[in-house]
Amino acid sequence: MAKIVVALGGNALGKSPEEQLKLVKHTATSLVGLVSAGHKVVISHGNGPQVGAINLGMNYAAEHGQTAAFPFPECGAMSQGYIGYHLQQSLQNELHKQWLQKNVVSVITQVEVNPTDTAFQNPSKPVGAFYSKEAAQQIEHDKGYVFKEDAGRGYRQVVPSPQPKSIIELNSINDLIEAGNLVIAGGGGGVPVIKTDDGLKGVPAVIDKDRTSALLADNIGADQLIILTAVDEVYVNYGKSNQKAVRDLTVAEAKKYIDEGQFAPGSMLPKIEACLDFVSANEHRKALITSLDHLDDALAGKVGTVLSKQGALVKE
Ligand SMILES: Nc1ncnc2c1ncn2[C@@H]1O[C@H](COP(=O)(O)OP(=O)(O)O)[C@@H](O)[C@H]1O
Ligand SMILES: NC(=O)OP(=O)(O)O
Repeated sequence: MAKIVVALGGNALGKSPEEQLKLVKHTATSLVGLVSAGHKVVISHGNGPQVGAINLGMNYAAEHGQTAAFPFPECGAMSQGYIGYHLQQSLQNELHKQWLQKNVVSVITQVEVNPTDTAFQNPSKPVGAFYSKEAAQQIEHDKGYVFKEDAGRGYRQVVPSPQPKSIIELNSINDLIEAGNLVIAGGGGGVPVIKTDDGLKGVPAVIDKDRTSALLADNIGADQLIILTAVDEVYVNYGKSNQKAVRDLTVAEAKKYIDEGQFAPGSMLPKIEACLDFVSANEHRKALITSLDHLDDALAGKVGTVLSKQGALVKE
């Protein structure tokens, strides 16, 4: 039986609470399927659209004198609560349906980053809604936010995305896993914190959840890292008339495609890099990228992209 970290993409979780709950309910069925097959499953998730929406709402209320300003780390923590709530509820309902006895728990997770990380000078993580070029330029002018084009889908605000260094709640997460709980951790890449003389302090940034998920998977000794997003497979020539799905990627092939610029920064590139980090450290490790909708098909080998040092996903 395997220990598996499953990371759910923030952009793949829909645009509203209703959409998110529907998508999470569907994925919960596959996740509980993994649990009932005897695997130890740990779930992480993104928060790009959600933390952006929370931040926009809080800023709007603050600008209109309705609330105090809520900084980005606080918004990140709120997004962990919001998404963790939907995941917990959906997993609990599904476990109940399948007559399985297991506690589900979300851990508010802080992740240490380096205060001198160059990412703070170069915002790159897309958050919140998608805008037209003109609308993005207007907001840049009015509010001073930075916008970038996001994988052919429109323009989005970008914020610094430092590398995750360590997971502050790692011991608690490990204890909860070993006690048999179904754990949700590292949500939104974790709330980014730095170590200061006065202790931990939140910083305004959004850590890439794929990188944090790979770190979490490494730290807890996972065998597999599964990244669920909006596409069934990774493509070469993505978005072009000659795009082609890649079903199996070795470390060497993935590095070659990175050099060719096949994976968009801020979207597919961090996923591939996170998978590479994870599988490069140990030849028995496998990583899988597929869509939230098709996890079962991917585990049956029908869809999905598997990354490993050499072979295909081991189903044990
Ligand atoms: N080479 C590629 N193959 C597949 N998808 C790609 C590629 N390059 C960019 N993408 C885009 O990356 C998206 C996944 O990244 P993103 O939306 O940031 O993920 P998340 O689901 O974690 O929020 C896909 O939905 C697709 O639009
Ligand atoms: N924090 C993060 O990486 O979120 P997304 O998965 O939404 O990009």
